[in-house]
Amino acid sequence: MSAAEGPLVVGVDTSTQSTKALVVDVATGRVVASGQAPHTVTSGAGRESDPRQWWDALSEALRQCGEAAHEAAAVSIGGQQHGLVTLDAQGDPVRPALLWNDVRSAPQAARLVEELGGAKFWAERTGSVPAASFTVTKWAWLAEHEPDAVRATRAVRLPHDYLTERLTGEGTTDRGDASGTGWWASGTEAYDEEILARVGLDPALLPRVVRPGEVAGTVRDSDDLPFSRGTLVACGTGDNAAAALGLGVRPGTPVMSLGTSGTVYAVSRHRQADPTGTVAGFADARGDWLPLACTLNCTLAVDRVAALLGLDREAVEAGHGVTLLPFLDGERTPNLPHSSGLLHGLRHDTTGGQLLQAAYDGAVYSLLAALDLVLDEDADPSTPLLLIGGGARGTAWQQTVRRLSGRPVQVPEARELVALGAAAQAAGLLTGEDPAAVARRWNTAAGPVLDAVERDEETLSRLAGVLSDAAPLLERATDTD
Ligand SMILES: Nc1ncnc2c1ncn2[C@@H]1O[C@H](COP(=O)(O)OP(=O)(O)O)[C@@H](O)[C@H]1O
Ligand SMILES: O=C(CO)[C@@H](O)[C@H](O)COP(=O)(O)O
Repeated sequence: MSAAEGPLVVGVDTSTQSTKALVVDVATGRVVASGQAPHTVTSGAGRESDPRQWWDALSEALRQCGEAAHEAAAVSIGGQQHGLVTLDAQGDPVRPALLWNDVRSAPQAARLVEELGGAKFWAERTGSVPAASFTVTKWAWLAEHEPDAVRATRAVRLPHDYLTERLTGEGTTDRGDASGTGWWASGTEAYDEEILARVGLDPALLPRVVRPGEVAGTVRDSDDLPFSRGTLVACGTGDNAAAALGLGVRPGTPVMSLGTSGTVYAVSRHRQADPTGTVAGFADARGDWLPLACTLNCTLAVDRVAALLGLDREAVEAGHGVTLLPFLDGERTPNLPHSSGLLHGLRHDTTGGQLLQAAYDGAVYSLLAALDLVLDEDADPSTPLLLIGGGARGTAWQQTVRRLSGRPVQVPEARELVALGAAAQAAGLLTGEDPAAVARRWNTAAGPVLDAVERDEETLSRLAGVLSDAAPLLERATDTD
């Protein structure tokens, strides 16, 4: 491998299932080294992870990067959104983090929306109507179920803030990730004291919101990390905002990410406020906005269906009539936190491959239903949809998105767009460039474009019909809950 042309930066993605680190050459965007280490997520009633494991995974991923990480001049961390990290006076976790896909706080979400002004109030104040994923609902859940943990908490952080703070010693966050808490007012771009008071959270426990382009700090202690003391640390951001940076997208280009979560989003110059709650009006990491819809059931749910059928994930077969709503973890879009998976239209001649295809269709349907809602009205429908995340590597995912969207689909060759976005953010600190411009210079979105095919309206309307007809069942919890 040839020597780097420019300084090196490290970009990190601390996502639900693993931490990935890339060492990137600022001059060319070439990935000089990479590393990855897994996380453990609980599988019982909730979804929790120990933040200390994220730190260990970061250390391991950086160790795999070798000497190159040690040479980095700047680092930035992107991470799974919304997770509630509670720290004690020593900076240690009071309890495991409550993750974005933990739906136990659904009753608190419904209560907060109802008691504090209704859906329109929340959408206008924070950009989003909080569902169980949002941090504010998790804090309310903790206050109700574990008041001792709340009393012991001296700092509240998001996943990416936790790791950034362990590097710098300073409690910081950014507007992108702050916008997913439910206690950040999108109109004033400040913490919302009324909402915080409502849930009994002292604003002094929250991190400082660092401005785009501002340095969050420097690496304080590199004893157990391959960074030099004084390495610049960028503010980082939520994983979807980081991927938007990593692709260098401009308004009008839709992105779909297929990972643990399914997301669909676009950059917009306009602040969003959708009172239906389908679109979350997040901020991006630059100063624009990132309207986004998110599902809880994506690659893991489809892989689970394939495993139950004893099939490879690519062993799909075309076929009509069978519908599978793969809501194995409850669902957020549509907002059905107590739902479970639902199968309809099974016949003697239905094959396993058709069932598997139905799971893909069901997973992609809600994301595509939100596609036009996240795009500005003047967006050109012939602009390719950028498909990213682990699932984007799969042919069955690519073909399902193509068939159900009717749009051209572009699959970037770069694999880790979140970590690349974080790297672009770190590079921007060094060069003074806009991180999205850095990513465009690195040509990160380059990849094959799959031509548009005719949209499969029959499947889309069948899915819409089953979803609507099954509403009472999907709103109900099962006996095992
Ligand atoms: N070649 C592939 N085809 C289809 N799915 C894949 C492939 N490789 C990885 N995946 C899926 O990608 C998922 C991980 O995606 P990733 O975006 O890394 O998740 P996250 O960021 O949520 O941790 C896994 O659940 C796996 O099912
Ligand atoms: O909750 C959301 C977005 O609102 C999720 O997209 C999380 O940010 C988790 O992301 P992955 O780990 O699936 O990438």
